[in-house]
Amino acid sequence: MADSAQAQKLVYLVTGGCGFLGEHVVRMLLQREPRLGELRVFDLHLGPWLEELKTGPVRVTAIQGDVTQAHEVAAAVAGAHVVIHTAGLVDVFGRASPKTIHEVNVQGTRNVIEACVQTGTRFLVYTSSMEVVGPNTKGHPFYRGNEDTPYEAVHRHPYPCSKALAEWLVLEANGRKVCGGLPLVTCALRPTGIYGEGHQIMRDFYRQGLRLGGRLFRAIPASVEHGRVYVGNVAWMHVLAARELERRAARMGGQVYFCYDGSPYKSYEDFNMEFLGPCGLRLVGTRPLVPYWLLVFLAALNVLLQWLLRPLLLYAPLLNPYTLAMANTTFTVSTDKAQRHFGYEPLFSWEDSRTRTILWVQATGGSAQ
Ligand SMILES: NC(=O)C1=CN([C@@H]2O[C@H](COP(=O)(O)OP(=O)(O)OC[C@H]3O[C@@H](n4cnc5c(N)ncnc54)[C@H](O)[C@@H]3O)[C@@H](O)[C@H]2O)C=CC1
Ligand SMILES: C[C@@H](CO)CCC[C@@H](C)[C@H]1CC[C@H]2[C@@H]3[C@H](O)CC4=CC(=O)CC[C@]4(C)[C@H]3CC[C@]12C
Repeated sequence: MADSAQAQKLVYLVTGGCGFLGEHVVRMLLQREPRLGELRVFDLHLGPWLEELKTGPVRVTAIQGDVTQAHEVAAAVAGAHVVIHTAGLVDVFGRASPKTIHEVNVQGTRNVIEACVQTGTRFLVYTSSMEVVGPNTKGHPFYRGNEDTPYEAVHRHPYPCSKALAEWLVLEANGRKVCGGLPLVTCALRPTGIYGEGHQIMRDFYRQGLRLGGRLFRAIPASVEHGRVYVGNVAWMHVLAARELERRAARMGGQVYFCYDGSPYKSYEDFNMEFLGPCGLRLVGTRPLVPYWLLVFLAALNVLLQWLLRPLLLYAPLLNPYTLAMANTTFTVSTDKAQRHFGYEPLFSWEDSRTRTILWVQATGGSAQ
């Protein structure tokens, strides 16, 4: 990526490129990265939609692979200029074992870093998560916080633990000499709860509402605020960070950035209703309809049932002590660090983000897609 090669075409690798966020990153790169020469999409499960991208002007290479396999990662990274590492096991419901979560999120990230070092790839953008900060096990609110806000980040759950460790590995790797002697430049982006086209949990809530006769029942006080972020803006921030890492290496290298946009702060349920309301659902109750102690009891019961049923089937409902604590703790971000460091501005307004998400829920929410 030297000055003399303004017109040089670059090879990008997106790990997890067929996931919810990954697909948006892939499409955003194709639309908004003029220097893109080849796009490698690496995922455990390749999506059929990749085929349609192969007919465009940029070479799109689909690579079926596993980030826990170092040799597969090294082969995919070799010759890439930039890696956007979004692959991860997102599980807060007890579907996967803590060991598997650690292997994918931590060892997978270690493999990506080592592959960059071995093959001479210099630019690495890592998709971290707000969860590396909190909410913590004590349920302390994080109110309009930024990257420098002091907060007691204490985790026990395997998912945030793995994301925190992986993020640390990525930041620590900044400055390491890669093959050829130049330094690796890394940064980590921390999305809050992402929403938008392809968001499975949103679709699950929609289907649950349809089953309940067009109603959802309030379980969490409206005063508990969450900061959410539109997937298109998260993708855009990745593309911009990847593009600017070389030019602004001294400023951006080793830094973390929350992913933010203009989405309003609301409770998890009220925010979902911004989309599910126009799709015909209603949130019943201005206050939680069941007492909190009952939710705590049901969440604990779900853990017991999950354990008892494990030999027979995978019982992994949305409600467990961890997700209840998440939903019931204020976590909102207010920052302009990405704007200051690399000129990020949200690409999609709140109105656009909302409309796009509503159209997607309407189009696919009731279908098996
Ligand atoms: N969904 C959310 O609200 C948030 C997600 N994140 C992070 O964003 C990233 C993407 O998350 P989502 O798109 O929501 O999840 P997702 O599950 O839709 O996408 C993850 C992708 O990684 C792939 N993957 C999983 N294990 C793999 C392996 N061993 N080797 C290769 N590929 C593998 C999956 O096949 C999937 O396509 C993750 O790193 C997650 O931790 C961060 C903050 C919020
Ligand atoms: C108690 C229920 C009553 O309706 C509501 C349960 C909602 C939960 C399933 C979600 C509440 C908060 C969500 C998490 C949050 O948005 C942050 C996240 C960041 C990530 O990196 C991955 C996803 C998630 C953990 C997200 C998962 C779903 C919730 C716990």
